[in-house]
Amino acid sequence: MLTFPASKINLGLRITNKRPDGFHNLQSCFYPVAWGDILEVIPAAEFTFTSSGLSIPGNPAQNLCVKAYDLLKADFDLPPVKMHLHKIVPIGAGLGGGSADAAFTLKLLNDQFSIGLTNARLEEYARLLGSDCAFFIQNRPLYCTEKGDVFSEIAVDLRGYHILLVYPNLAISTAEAYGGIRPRQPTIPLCDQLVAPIDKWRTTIHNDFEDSLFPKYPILNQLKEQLYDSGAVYASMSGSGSTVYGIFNAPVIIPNQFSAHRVWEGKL
Ligand SMILES: C[C@@](CO)(OP(=O)(O)O)[C@H](O)COP(=O)(O)OP(=O)(O)OC[C@H]1O[C@@H](n2ccc(N)nc2=O)[C@H](O)[C@@H]1O
Ligand SMILES: Nc1ncnc2c1ncn2[C@@H]1O[C@H](COP(=O)(O)OP(=O)(O)O)[C@@H](O)[C@H]1O
Repeated sequence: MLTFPASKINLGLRITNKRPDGFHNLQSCFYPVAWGDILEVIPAAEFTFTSSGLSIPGNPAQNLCVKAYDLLKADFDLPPVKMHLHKIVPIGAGLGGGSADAAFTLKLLNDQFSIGLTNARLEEYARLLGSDCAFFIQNRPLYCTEKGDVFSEIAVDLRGYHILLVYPNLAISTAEAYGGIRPRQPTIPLCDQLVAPIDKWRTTIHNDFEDSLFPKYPILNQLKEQLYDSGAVYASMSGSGSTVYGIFNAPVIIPNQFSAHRVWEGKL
C-alpha cells in the first residue's frame, strides 16, 4: 500500500511555559501543506526498511517509520513488511516531516492490516512517537495546545490562498530551538488573534522561535522580508525553523532571489 505523508506550517507559535516533564506548553494553529514524502509498505518474508531521496540523519533502525511499525507490532499481530520511504520534505525544517512519516505509517498499517483503530486511538499511539505526530492523524487545520498534541477547532480557512515555502539549506534541531526560548503567556490568546482577517496577521501573529533564531541566523529574517517584498499577505518562520513561508492571494512566480534555496509552491 502507498501513502503520501504531508507536512505542516505553524500559523503563529507561542511558547507559554515549561512543564514539569521538561517539555513546553504552546499555542499554535497547525495547517497541512501538500509538500510530502512517499511511503510504500508491502508484506514480505522479513522486515526491512529502506529509504531514497534526501539522506535522513541517524540509524535507519531508529527511523520514525520503523518506530511506528514497532509500536503497533507490540500490540497487534502484524506480519513482516518491506517498507520504503522516499524522502522529499527537508529535515530540521520546522515542517514536521518526520512526524508526518510516523503518523502516516500508523494510519497505513491500520488500514492495510484492518486493525480497526479509531483516530483517537491512533492519536494516542502517535503521541508516543513525538509531540507533532498526533496532528497528522487528522491532518486538517487544528488549534494545538499543551505539547502541540491537544486539539480544538478553529475557524481558519486558507483555501484559495497560495503558499511559497523557502528552506535555506540550514537544519535547525527542535531541541536547539527550544533551548533559546523564554516562555511567556501571551496577553491575547493566539486563537483570538487568528480569527481576524489574514491581512491583519502581519502585526499580530507571531512565532516565538523567531526571537532567538533570527539574530542567530540573519538569513531567516531576510527571507521573511523578501517574501513580504514579493507580495505575501503574511509571512513567518514555520515551527522551530528553518523554513520560512509566505502566503499569497494568487499563484506565485518564484522570485530569483530564492533560487539558492529549496522552494515549494502550491495551494493551501
Ligand atoms: C516546534 C514544533 C512546533 O510545531 O515543531 P517543529 O518545528 O519541530 O516541526 C514542535 O513543538 C516540535 O515537536 P516534535 O518535533 O514532535 O518534538 P519532540 O520530538 O516531541 O521533542 C523534541 C525536543 O523538543 C523539545 N520540545 C518539544 C515539544 C514541546 N512541546 N516542548 C519541548 O520542549 C524537547 O526538548 C524535546 O526533547
Ligand atoms: N522519517 C524521517 N524523516 C525525517 N526525519 C526523521 C525520520 N525519522 C527520524 N528522523 C529524525 O527526526 C529528526 C527531524 O525530524 P523532522 O520532523 O524532519 O524535523 P522538523 O519537524 O524539525 O523539520 C532528525 O533528527 C531525523 O534524524
